[in-house]
Amino acid sequence: MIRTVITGVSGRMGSTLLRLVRDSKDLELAGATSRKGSASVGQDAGQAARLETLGVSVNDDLGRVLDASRAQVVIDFTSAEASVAHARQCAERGVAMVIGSTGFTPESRAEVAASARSIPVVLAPNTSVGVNVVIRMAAELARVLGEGYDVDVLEAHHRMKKDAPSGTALKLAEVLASALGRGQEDLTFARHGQIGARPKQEIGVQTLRGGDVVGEHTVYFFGEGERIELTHRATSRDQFGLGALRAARWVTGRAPGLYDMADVLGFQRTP
Ligand SMILES: NC(=O)C1=CN([C@@H]2O[C@H](COP(=O)(O)OP(=O)(O)OC[C@H]3O[C@@H](n4cnc5c(N)ncnc54)[C@H](OP(=O)(O)O)[C@@H]3O)[C@@H](O)[C@H]2O)C=CC1
Ligand SMILES: O=C(O)C1=N[C@H](C(=O)O)C[C@H](O)C1
Repeated sequence: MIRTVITGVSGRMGSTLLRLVRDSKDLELAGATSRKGSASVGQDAGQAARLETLGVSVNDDLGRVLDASRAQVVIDFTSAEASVAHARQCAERGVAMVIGSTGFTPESRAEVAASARSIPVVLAPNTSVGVNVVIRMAAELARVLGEGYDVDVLEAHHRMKKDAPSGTALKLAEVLASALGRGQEDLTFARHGQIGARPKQEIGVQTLRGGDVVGEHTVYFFGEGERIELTHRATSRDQFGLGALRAARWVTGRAPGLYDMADVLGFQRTP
């Protein structure tokens, strides 16, 4: 059994992960954390995640949990800021990680990369296998279609999501830019006012927020006389969670390094 710690257990993803670990045959719950000051600290993790009692209490200090639990892997879907701190604590103790948090700046991503010099870390803005297949297909479509198409990415998420655009939309935009030989400077995150004709190189990234949308991403290739749309719609968080468990099995015992879902799934990296 792989001894697994889940952070942020009362969150939307934390509670999903807790249920999936409870139901898995090869991962066991070794510890659970919540943010300092959260009402769930000290509660049973199952109660914090609106499940039955699981016999593991929620702590607000990941370092202590790791010291006490002989954990092998931490699955962390909290926030970019919290994940940077968690990665440091895991690196100090040699514990592998799967990070699903989004909203990283180049600087905070570099901090995770620094921790990944001493432990293996899978950092993935989307752990659903389906989405990662779509990312791969988007890159392939961009390469085959080439310059004759205007490319935009549209994402929609629930009203509570804190970051925009989604980490997945950013990943899609980066992959598309790389496939088309373009750079960060070609990404456009909003259009408003007298914007004039669309620059040929532009890749637009647009955001919708509302209701309980779990997560939707569409890549548009607008051509002359045709349009290709590549869409992924998540209708449950379980696919994110199941992909994260798959990443946890894969990363446990690996050599230190910063990995992504392409590595877990055996795809060639893009970009
Ligand atoms: N990679 C993927 O496939 C997916 C990624 N995500 C990403 O995962 C993250 C979480 O999403 P979601 O579950 O919807 O968000 P939630 O806000 O529902 O959950 C986040 C949880 O983390 C807790 N938390 C914050 N800081 C800490 C800390 N230092 N230690 C322990 N717990 C902490 C929060 O506590 P409190 O509420 O008290 O602040 C909250 O319970 C987001 O960045 C989101 O974009 C989401 C879905 C899929
Ligand atoms: O916050 C969410 O909910 C999600 N976040 C991820 C992202 O930012 O890409 C992945 C998923 O679509 C759900």
